[in-house]
Amino acid sequence: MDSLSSSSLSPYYHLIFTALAFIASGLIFLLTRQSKAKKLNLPPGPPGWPVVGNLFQVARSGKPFFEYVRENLLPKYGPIITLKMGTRTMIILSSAELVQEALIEKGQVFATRPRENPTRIIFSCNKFTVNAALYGPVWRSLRKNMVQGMLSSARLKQYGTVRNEAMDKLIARIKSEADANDGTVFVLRNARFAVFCILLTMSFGFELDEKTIERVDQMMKTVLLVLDPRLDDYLPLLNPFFSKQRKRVKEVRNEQIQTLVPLIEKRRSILQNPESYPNAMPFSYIDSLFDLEIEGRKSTPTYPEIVTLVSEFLNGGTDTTGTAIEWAIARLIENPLIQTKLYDEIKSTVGDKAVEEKDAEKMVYLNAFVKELLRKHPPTYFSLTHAVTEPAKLAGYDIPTDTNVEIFLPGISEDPKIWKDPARFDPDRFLTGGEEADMMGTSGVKMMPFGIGRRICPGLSMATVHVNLMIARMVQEFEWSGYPEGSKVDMSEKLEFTVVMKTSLRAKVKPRRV
Ligand code: HEM
Repeated sequence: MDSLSSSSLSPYYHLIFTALAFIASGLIFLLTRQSKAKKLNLPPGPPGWPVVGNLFQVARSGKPFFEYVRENLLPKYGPIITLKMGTRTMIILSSAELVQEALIEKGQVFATRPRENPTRIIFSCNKFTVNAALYGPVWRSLRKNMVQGMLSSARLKQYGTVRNEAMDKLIARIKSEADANDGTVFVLRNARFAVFCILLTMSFGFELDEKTIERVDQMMKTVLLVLDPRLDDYLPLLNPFFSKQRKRVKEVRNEQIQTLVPLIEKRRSILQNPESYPNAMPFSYIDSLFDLEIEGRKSTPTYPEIVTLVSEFLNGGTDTTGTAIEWAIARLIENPLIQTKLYDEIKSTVGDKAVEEKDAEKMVYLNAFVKELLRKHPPTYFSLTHAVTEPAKLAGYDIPTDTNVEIFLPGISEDPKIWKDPARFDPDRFLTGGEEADMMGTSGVKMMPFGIGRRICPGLSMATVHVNLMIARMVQEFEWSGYPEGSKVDMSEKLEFTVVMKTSLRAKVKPRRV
């Protein structure tokens, strides 16, 4: 999810701020007070700033953006607020009613994306990705291609063996890491690696060796780092101070192209000469890109465009899924009773054979656990940034075009008006507790870890399969407990690309079958 709002304003900026903040904030103050925003009926912001809060206040708080919003803004100003982030205006929504009005009732108007910063323009090939494309025919074609080419249930089914093999490898990796480390393992990196392997095979249609996987993974992490928002994205007048960073962006983009093009070429040669590589899959995401249709016409994307589209596929599902698994194991360690219930369900459903996806689908407790997991720990706290296609109204307020519309997901999934005891982690709320939630938002908005409406995550079904299957296999094979033994799990959060655990979860595992 490469959203502007899903990255933190890292403490690194503090140094620059001490030198530039006063000039910048003075300028912003003058600009925002006189801006046309004043004439508009915009939602409220912090006191002293009649219409808006600003970038300076967020940075000065020293908090990650999501924490500032949750702790400083929402309790004071309610579910719709405006921030002036330098030259950008940001409107944050955090209630089910507002999101229902924006993404469902006025879905078409709120379905586009905002202007991108120059770094994102480079990496998205000028908005040539599903997530960044403006609402319109190009977006429709790219999205249709991703769904039909790779994410439809028929396509997904054909990758079942790849998923099962990845699960076997995950279990073997955990075993060997535990053997070498006194029974302990780091959860996030193992889960991330497993899902990344699946997505790589789906992207290229052949299995990559471990060294190449590590290299691609490293490169993708570097890309995410340079995509982190910079001060000059909000205050372009500071541009001259960031020439080194701009040079770095170009270097990383080249590195990304050089790493992925050989894999794209290998797939092309497999397609031309299938018998040379009998183990290759009959189709892959790349194949659909060689044969892309835009607005009903055949188009031949360039290599940089293919690199961009395949990177989107890899990025979309890796950290999001890995993060969900890390929080899942943390919750199981914290609640041994839940872990026992889950294990009992697995045992009674499959006996001694390894859990498969069709088994996981039938497990009601597992499904309730995953739903509760995504309610309490949506991997990204903000949905991707939306924008309006034309000036619009929301709850009576004006929403101008070229404004970033952000949706703060925990505002909804932890709303006490919607949920009983929302802070409590309790899968039974969906079983005996009589609560219900529909993640697609069809029967009302109560939680939306995948977004809702026209821009809902196209990877939802696959991601749910990955999360369910991985948790089921990890619990079937191991009993999970805290490390050091008897210690409480530190549930504090940290914003990386997703909201991960502040102290990366290291857990003790005991194989259940020897
Ligand atoms: C647990 C895993 C995942 C979570 C929590 C998640 C969450 C999200 C969210 C919140 C959005 C933004 C929706 C909006 O703009 O309103 C999104 C969009 C998107 N996701 Fe996911 N996602 C996950 C997995 C995946 C996977 C596996 C893929 C593909 C391989 C994927 C591809 C995308 C794409 C392409 C978009 C942009 C859709 C558009 O703009 O039309 N995601 N996802």
